[in-house]
Amino acid sequence: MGFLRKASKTLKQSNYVSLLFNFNPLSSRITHERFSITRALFCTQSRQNYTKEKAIIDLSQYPPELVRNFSIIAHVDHGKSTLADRLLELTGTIKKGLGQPQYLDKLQVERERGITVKAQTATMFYKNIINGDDFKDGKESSNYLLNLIDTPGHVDFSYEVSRSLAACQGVLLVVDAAQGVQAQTVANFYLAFESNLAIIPVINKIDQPTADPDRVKGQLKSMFDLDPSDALLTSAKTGVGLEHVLPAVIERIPPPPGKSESSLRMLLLDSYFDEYRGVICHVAVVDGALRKGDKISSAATGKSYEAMDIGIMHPELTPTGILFTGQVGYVITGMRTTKEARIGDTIYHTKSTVDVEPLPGFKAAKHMVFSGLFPADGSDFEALSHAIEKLTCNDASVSVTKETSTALGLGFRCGFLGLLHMDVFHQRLEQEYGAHIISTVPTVPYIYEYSDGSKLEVQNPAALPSNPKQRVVACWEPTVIATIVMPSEYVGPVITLLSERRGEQLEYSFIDSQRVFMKYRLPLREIVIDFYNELKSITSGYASFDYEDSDYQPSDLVKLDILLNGQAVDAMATIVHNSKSYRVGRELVEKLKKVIDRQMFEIIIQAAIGSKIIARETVTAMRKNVLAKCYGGDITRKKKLLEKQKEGKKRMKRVGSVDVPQEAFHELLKVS
Ligand SMILES: Nc1nc2c(ncn2[C@@H]2O[C@H](COP(=O)(O)OP(=O)(O)OP(=O)(O)O)[C@@H](O)[C@H]2O)c(=O)[nH]1
Repeated sequence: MGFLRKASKTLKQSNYVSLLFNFNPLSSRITHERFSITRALFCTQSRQNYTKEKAIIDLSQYPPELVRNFSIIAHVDHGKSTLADRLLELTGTIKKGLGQPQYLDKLQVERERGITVKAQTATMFYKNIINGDDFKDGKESSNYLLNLIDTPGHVDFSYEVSRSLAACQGVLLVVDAAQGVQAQTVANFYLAFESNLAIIPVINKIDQPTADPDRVKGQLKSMFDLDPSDALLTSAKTGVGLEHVLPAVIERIPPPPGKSESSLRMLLLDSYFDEYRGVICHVAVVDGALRKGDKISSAATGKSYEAMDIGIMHPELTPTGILFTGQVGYVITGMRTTKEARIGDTIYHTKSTVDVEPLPGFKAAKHMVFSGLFPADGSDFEALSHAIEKLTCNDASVSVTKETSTALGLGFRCGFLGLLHMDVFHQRLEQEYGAHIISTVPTVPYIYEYSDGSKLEVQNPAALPSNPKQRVVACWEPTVIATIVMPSEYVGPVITLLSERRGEQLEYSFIDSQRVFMKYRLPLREIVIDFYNELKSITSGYASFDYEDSDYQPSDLVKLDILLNGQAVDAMATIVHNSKSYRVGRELVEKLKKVIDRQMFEIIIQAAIGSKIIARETVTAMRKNVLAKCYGGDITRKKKLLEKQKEGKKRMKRVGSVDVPQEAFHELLKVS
């Protein structure tokens, strides 16, 4: 949660006004320079021609040695965004209290779930006052430009984290003083460690009654070999210890290493679409400088653009007209869609006289789950198509292809980074675009090899013939390496759960006397459906879990069809491991029996593998219609009942002759 989440939403508003009225020179160690910036802004504002005004912040005062780029990483809810807000307040970038969640105009989905979904950048100006004095030992304290990147904590969005780290030289590794090291602390530590970043441990929430900073220091030492004396103790809530954070950033994180005199090389970190300004690219200038009006080219697409507007996120879009080596900011180039802005791309000057070597870039985002999305009402297809197009403009990590289902009509097959990502996407479609959707059981991408030697990635079970055994010679399923951290008393039930889910233990160790750390290889399919809830429930919520994708492994897979009155429903087909097919088939038909209402005729629900029926349930026929309840001739009552029936019908999908309620598709999500 925090101010940074709001930034991308409010791009269309000028930040000048908010800067003006939120500025309080007494509230923090704000630099003289920023004060003059604000004064200049005031003059600009009063002349009411700020749109024509030249860039005001002079970034040339910040050579790389006065720049620090850092990220805040942590397990979910350990307080990253709250800490980010406090640092923005401390530097006068936002007014105290502005970062309070209730004030913010954030995405509804983030507010409701209390999670960060998108990494956000903010530039702060900070005067590193030496021991409270502007001068010490004849040395004047310096003004620094600090770029802070707040990252999401949930595993689905770890791609955002690794991308953010590419623009940083260091991180604040935030750990909750009561909860200690958790699964995502481990995952995020290794992301930073493998990228050779400086790591500053921050033990946060020390105000909590159950806080035990010494125990957490011990964990940091035993797990990561971090020196306990390096840990900063903070409470982002009460403000205790925050004064040590930015001085530590300046002292312990190295400046960006780029070469000012070299040709421009700029890393494209992220992009999003703004209705008024088009595509806004977040960039890190690695070498050289970028000026407004420069002609620039993309190494990935070869296309050229003009840098029409350049600036920093301070904390919203603030034009500066230039970005120098080591600085992080935004550029608007007139790109029409975010598809042109390839994340990880290298941007250079079109007329560069030397051959610019592209930067390493990033691994492409990997889609872990796929699911079909259909309009609840078939006539809403165009509206859904429009909503998906708009939403994917700001979430390029979703893949979309058209799909046709016999049962559900025209729709889309979408690929997501994980189940939470999928849920967030659905929720945003419904909340921001009013779309009513039916989604099919999420599936993972399997690989099938056919007798003719061809290999195919199968993202949709319906795409497989009902009896694939005839042609399939082998299949593989994706696996993940899962990290689980939990109190030692839960080890037994967790190991049982993991072996039921076909897991293979790779590592088992103690973090301290009470907490255990385990690594398992698991088939991705086994964690996609209801794994996390079950893990939480058997550990009373004390286990934390993270995973990274790993290799494919050979697997014995079968396609499980669901038949209603003898007709296979393509949108209900699923791929399961052979060893579980009978149990899953039985559970599916039982669930469907509970949610499919009795109709005027008998409904037979069957699960089948090829032509073999493995489970069956019957919904008996109903003898009366709704009006039969209506004795006498009360016309208003009759109308009411018919209306009610009509409403109910809207939430139904007709599959053959059977009306299937939307819940039926949701229920299928819960069978693993
Ligand atoms: N007691 C206490 N609560 C805190 C402190 N810092 C943050 N919190 C609370 O912890 C909860 C999670 O804080 P966030 O800042 O949203 O955590 P986060 O790590 O950004 O969460 P994600 O973005 O979902 O990963 C919120 O309710 C905060 O108010 C602290 O120092 N003390």
